[in-house]
Amino acid sequence: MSKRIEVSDLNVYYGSFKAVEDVQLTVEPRTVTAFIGPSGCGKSTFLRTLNRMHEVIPGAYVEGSVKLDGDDLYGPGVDPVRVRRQVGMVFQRPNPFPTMSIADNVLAGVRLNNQRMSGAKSKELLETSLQGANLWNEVKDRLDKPGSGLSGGQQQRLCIARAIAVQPEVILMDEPCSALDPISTLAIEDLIGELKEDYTVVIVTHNMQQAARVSDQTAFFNLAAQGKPGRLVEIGSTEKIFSNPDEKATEDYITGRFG
Ligand SMILES: Nc1ncnc2c1ncn2[C@@H]1O[C@H](COP(=O)(O)OP(=O)(O)OP(=O)(O)O)[C@@H](O)[C@H]1O
Repeated sequence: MSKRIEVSDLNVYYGSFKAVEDVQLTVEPRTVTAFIGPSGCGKSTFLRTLNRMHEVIPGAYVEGSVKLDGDDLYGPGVDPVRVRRQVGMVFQRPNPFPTMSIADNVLAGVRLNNQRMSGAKSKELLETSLQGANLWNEVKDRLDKPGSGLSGGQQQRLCIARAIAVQPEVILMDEPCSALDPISTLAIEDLIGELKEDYTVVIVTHNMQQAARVSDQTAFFNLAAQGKPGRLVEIGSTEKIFSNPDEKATEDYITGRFG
């Protein structure tokens, strides 16, 4: 299920503004990669290019390639909707559909993809997705209640269950814990550790301890100067980036000297 991501010569634009420049990186299957860096350096912009989500913004486009096990997501004729099925995304603020039940929220993506399923199959997928998001025990007796009635941390796990239900190969997370309390944050961090057994996981985080706790590999992004595009400064094992980075800018950021 899990796939390798290979990014080559990637530039990202919003109209004439180049937001991110010249990124090359590889993410191995069944690993967690964290993107860190100061505000505005393009972490979220770059993350969204990994499932073509930036294309929902008028005028946004990329140059370069993003390959999933060798298949270019930007190749001719590739359907962005199919890409987003393979590469799921979890956002900063939990965003369950407020009027839908817990069960319907989990199955919403699958239904959008027009996959017809028997009642028994739906039930099975509902349970395995909620189990996979460590939420089943907390909600199994109220599956028909609205998703909006859950706590923030539970809502975020519901969104993870919704992402898992479409059986993606990669899960992207854009600051998934920034709206959560410390206990819910730990629950999501534990879950990320479990998700990497089945998926390739990429997470944007402002929390350096979180990057150190959850990721195998860390990528540090930065701006060369105000108004210039963001760049990938350095990528390596999380242990190395946090203990012995090659670049001074990485060390300065990690040690809290800027950003
Ligand atoms: N929809 C958009 N239209 C135009 N410019 C945008 C858009 N979204 C982001 N940008 C610009 O692209 C650059 C990178 O922004 P982005 O949000 O990717 O950075 P970030 O590193 O994720 O920041 P943060 O850590 O604050 O979330 C910034 O200069 C930002 O103003």
